[in-house]
Amino acid sequence: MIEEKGILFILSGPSGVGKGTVRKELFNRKPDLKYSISMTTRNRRTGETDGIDYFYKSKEEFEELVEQGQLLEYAKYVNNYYGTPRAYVEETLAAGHDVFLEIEVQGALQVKENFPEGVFIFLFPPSLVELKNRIVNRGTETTELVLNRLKEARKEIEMMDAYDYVVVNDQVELAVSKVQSIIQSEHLKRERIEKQYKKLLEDEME
Ligand SMILES: Nc1ncnc2c1ncn2[C@@H]1O[C@H](COP(=O)(O)OP(=O)(O)OP(=O)(O)O)[C@@H](O)[C@H]1O
Ligand SMILES: Nc1nc2c(ncn2[C@@H]2O[C@H](COP(=O)(O)O)[C@@H](O)[C@H]2O)c(=O)[nH]1
Repeated sequence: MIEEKGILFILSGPSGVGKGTVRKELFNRKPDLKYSISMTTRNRRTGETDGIDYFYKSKEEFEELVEQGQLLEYAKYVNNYYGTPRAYVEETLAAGHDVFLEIEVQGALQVKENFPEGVFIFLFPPSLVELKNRIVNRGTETTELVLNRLKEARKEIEMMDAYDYVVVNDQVELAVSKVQSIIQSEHLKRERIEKQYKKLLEDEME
């Protein structure tokens, strides 16, 4: 019998493309999804809360978590560490819930190695000019950091082929509906496989 595990969904894409915006609207529509709150060494932005937006750690604390194997993946992104707590993801999936990660590309590729059965979605900007406008208008980064993030963005976009799905975030509502359809169709796909597997076992028993 196949275990009734949840599905791991990974949303990534360049900084400023709208991952957080899409994820928040998706969770309004699908509150049954579980969001994995990441660890980071970056400074807290105005309006962010420890334990809701991130678990904020010092560099030393983060490196200890890495050493103890407590992170499912981690990456150094523009001079800060970001990582996914392993226990939360594994326990929540085992309890039968879908888990949603919102992470950058180096981390997503690590998850792919350990969890190839995960569903990898790349959020793509309508254009690089629009991407720049979104990061700049968000007003959270200095000019230097905006440029560093845009430099990363170009490398990240080159890795897009490693993903199962690409969704353009032109209008938020539309992008969210597309992600929602992906979630639904992945469930249907897995239910179908499970049915076929059960039938195979029954046929063998006869
Ligand atoms: N479809 C959209 N059209 C216009 N603006 C958008 C759209 N999606 C998001 N934005 C805006 O773009 C900015 C960046 O969005 P958001 O913070 O969600 O991006 P992100 O990918 O999560 O960024 P980061 O990776 O840096 O955390 C925000 O100001 C948000 O309101
Ligand atoms: N590899 C990981 N990347 C993560 C994680 N949590 C967030 N992120 C990504 O980092 C960048 C920068 O985030 P910001 O909050 O400073 O704008 C962005 O692409 C996030 O999606 C994680 O656990 N692992």
